[in-house]
Amino acid sequence: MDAKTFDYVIVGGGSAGCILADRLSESGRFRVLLLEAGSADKSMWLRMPLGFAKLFYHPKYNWRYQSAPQRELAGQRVYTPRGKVLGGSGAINAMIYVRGQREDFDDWAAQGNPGWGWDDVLPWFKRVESHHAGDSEWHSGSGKIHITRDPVHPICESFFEACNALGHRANDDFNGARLEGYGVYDINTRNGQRDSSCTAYLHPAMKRSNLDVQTDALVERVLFDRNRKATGVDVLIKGRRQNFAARREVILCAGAVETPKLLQCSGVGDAALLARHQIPVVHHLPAVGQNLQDHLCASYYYRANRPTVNDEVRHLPQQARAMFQYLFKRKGIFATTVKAGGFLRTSVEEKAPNVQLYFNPLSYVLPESGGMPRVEPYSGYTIFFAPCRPTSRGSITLTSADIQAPPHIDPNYLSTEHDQAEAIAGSKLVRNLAATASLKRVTAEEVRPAAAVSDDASMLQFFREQSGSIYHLCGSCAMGSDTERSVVNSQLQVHGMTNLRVVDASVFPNITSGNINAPTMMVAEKAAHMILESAAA
Ligand SMILES: Cc1cc2nc3c(=O)[nH]c(=O)nc-3n(C[C@H](O)[C@H](O)[C@H](O)COP(=O)(O)OP(=O)(O)OC[C@H]3O[C@@H](n4cnc5c(N)ncnc54)[C@H](O)[C@@H]3O)c2cc1C
Repeated sequence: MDAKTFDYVIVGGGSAGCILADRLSESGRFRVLLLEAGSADKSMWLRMPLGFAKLFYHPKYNWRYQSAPQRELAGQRVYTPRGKVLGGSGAINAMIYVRGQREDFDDWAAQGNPGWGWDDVLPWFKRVESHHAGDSEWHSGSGKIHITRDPVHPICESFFEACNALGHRANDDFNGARLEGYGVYDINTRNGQRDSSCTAYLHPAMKRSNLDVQTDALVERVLFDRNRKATGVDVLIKGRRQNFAARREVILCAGAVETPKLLQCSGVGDAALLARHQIPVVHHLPAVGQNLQDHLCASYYYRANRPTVNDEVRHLPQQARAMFQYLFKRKGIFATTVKAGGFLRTSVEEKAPNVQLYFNPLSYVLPESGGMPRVEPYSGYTIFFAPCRPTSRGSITLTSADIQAPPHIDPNYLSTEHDQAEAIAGSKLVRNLAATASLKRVTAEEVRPAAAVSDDASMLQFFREQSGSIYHLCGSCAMGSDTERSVVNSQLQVHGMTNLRVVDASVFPNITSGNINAPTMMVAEKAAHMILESAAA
């Protein structure tokens, strides 16, 4: 095999790509190339948990996309951060680790995807994690990514009491027997540092001589032979075009925004769309870029009558002290992320929890123009909520045959009556929590939206104007058996093509009920197994 030929070429070194690079190179039998458009993960902000705030608009590590104007969100564009670095979005995310609920995956299986029901995927979730509780029916203590749970700020207890007062149940493990309830989130950190698929899988694997990792390598297109077999890729490495051949497979792990765009730029997508951009059609596959989904979320801001984390970080000397504490003990506010929350039903008619809550003992604003978050100048906390299973569906489409042009991202947020009703129901739930004796006891006032929101209409209007993405884009190359409505089969092979798979969040047929990094990594573990099985056949 020459220096430019590999068994597997993996495009995108994000949450999924790093796992594949490790697993496919593990046996030493295969030569593996990982191509990542972003750079190496050298900054300390990528390791420090609170560094995610610094990375939110970081020009070097973040693609910093904007959605198309959203009709149902008062015409606003929605900021859409995506990781552009080894580790991908998993290197810049907020580290909340949630698998989702049984029904999410059983619905995947029901959509023509045998092998993806909850009982099928549980072993692959376990394979990802080294869980703080060790081995059990639900967990593994010997996987690669450390899953931890830290103590919460005392004011979180008032939130728990509020949930209890409304009749909700406590849940001491969202990743255990059930998702429903209130409690403390698991996070993927190790010794006070981010533990991602990059740090836990890729870094140790990079010592292997059969794994090549190229950063600053933007894949422009997948190359095919006449029989629609993927044979390699064209890549711009530091601006110079090169190509690499794949003897076995090209595996796309560029994420829910870039994978569909790359397929389209390579001639796989809706024929009419490709024709508009003078791209020769390799295969008409209309579902490429369709079925895009995301979680929208809105925040309620409160002034507390006692100290919150705001008081620990508002002033420079406090920040310096906190940094010192982090650097020497890996503890304190810089080792933190949102920790308390829950998955609740907004009414007894709901069959499953339909709203995810986050309780943050810190209130801050992310300036729209970029830069660091601005901590509010009072003792504050926020409650924010996101409907779990929105039914709005959007799309990703290329805007040019040039891979460097940003795609048209149209999540089509809040476009169904179901989603609008849940925006109102979620707001009512937050208000009901705030009205309990336990939260009232620690609260001076609601700062925002306060009197501006009083009934269903103003709740919906508030959500239209103030909600934003919680960055869980997925579904844009969905798995399924119907070639009109899906892009990959249950083996994650692109319909109608040979030697080409998609392995990232774009294959989700439907969004899961919580944060989606854990399910994305589960998909990668399961896919690696499938790929190695087909290599052995
Ligand atoms: C700010 C933020 C906060 C989040 N918080 C959480 C959270 O707390 N918990 C949670 O569960 N989820 C969270 N998420 C979501 C989660 O991190 C992502 O859904 C997940 O990482 C997606 O993984 P992926 O492998 O599909 O794509 P990514 O991890 O995004 O990886 C795609 C990679 O491909 C590279 N790439 C793209 N195009 C090309 C190309 N043409 N050539 C070469 N390389 C390319 C990209 O640079 C990137 O590194 C968050 C996301 C963001 C952005």
